[in-house]
Amino acid sequence: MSVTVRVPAKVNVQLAVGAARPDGFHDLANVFLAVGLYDEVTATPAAELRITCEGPDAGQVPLDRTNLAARAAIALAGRRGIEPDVHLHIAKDIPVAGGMAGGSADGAAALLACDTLWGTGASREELLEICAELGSDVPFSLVGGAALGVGRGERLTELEVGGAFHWVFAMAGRGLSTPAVFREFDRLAEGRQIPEPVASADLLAALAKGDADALAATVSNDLQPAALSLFPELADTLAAGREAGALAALVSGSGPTTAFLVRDAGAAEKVAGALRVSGTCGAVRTAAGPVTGATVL
Ligand SMILES: C[C@](O)(CO)[C@H](O)COP(=O)(O)OP(=O)(O)OC[C@H]1O[C@@H](n2ccc(N)nc2=O)[C@H](O)[C@@H]1O
Ligand SMILES: Nc1ncnc2c1ncn2[C@@H]1O[C@H](COP(=O)(O)OP(=O)(O)OP(=O)(O)O)[C@@H](O)[C@H]1O
Repeated sequence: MSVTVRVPAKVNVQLAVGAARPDGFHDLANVFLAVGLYDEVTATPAAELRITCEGPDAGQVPLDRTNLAARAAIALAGRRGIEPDVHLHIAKDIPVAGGMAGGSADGAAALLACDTLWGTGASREELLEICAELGSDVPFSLVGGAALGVGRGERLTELEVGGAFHWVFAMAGRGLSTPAVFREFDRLAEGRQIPEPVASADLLAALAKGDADALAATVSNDLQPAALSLFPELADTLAAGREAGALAALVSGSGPTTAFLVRDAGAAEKVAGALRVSGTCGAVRTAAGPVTGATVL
């Protein structure tokens, strides 16, 4: 018997970042939108914990116990006093180290798959608690849809969304490390007073209305200057998408994937085509959101 869980990527439509906390993390006002690019994690009983991965970026995914899917299985098994004897196979379509919560998605998916396979009957609250231990983005990968994350981004309030938003995502030739981008944010912030991060009321209203123009006018990412500082070529990708008619262009989370908000599926194909021939990026994908979070198939 096997259990397969499908789990989406995310884009941050607002990422407001506060000053570094004593524990090294940053308080955030993090508005997440789950978009239709998916990984699938299949859990099958096995003699011992084993991770395998397939997909275009599979070579960059660790197959040891540092993999977030493995850590999720170990965390759940540890709470029940059982051995995490499971084979977790990851069919990976979310870019690795792209700022789209790929590893976080696999952690949430593996947790749900193991809970189902082992019949551990964890409550939603317990699953969310384990997710928060695994990483700041992991709870949102479980929940999906749209949500405001505060604290490290792990304390979620689900948000109403009035319609589908269409996106184009441009992958970069290399990854960016999330801690390195936060460190660069701190370096650029030296000597400046960093305001408390707050969600934009106009942005939440745009989401609730399903109004792409209003959302385009309000999207923001405080990590973008840091990502551009570490990866200056991303400015060319952003410019190429804007020139092709994107309503808004921004770095997704800690980058280096760039995200382009467009009016509809037709505009997505047009902007994607222009980005593909621009020579400023790697693979280009289109996806819409919100979509549901981790789901047992
Ligand atoms: C950039 C985002 O993807 C936006 O959604 C997240 O804030 C990052 O979430 P994540 O990858 O799940 O991050 P975690 O695994 O929790 O933390 C990785 C590292 O990112 C930095 N980090 C992360 C979240 C946060 N609120 N403040 C931070 O400073 C810390 O250096 C931390 O050691
Ligand atoms: N299941 C996994 N899939 C991909 N990377 C993983 C996984 N588990 C651990 N990692 C490690 O995490 C690093 C970050 O990869 P990931 O794809 O999660 O980045 P990301 O999408 O930028 O994350 P986020 O948006 O949550 O900051 C990788 O370089 C890899 O070493």
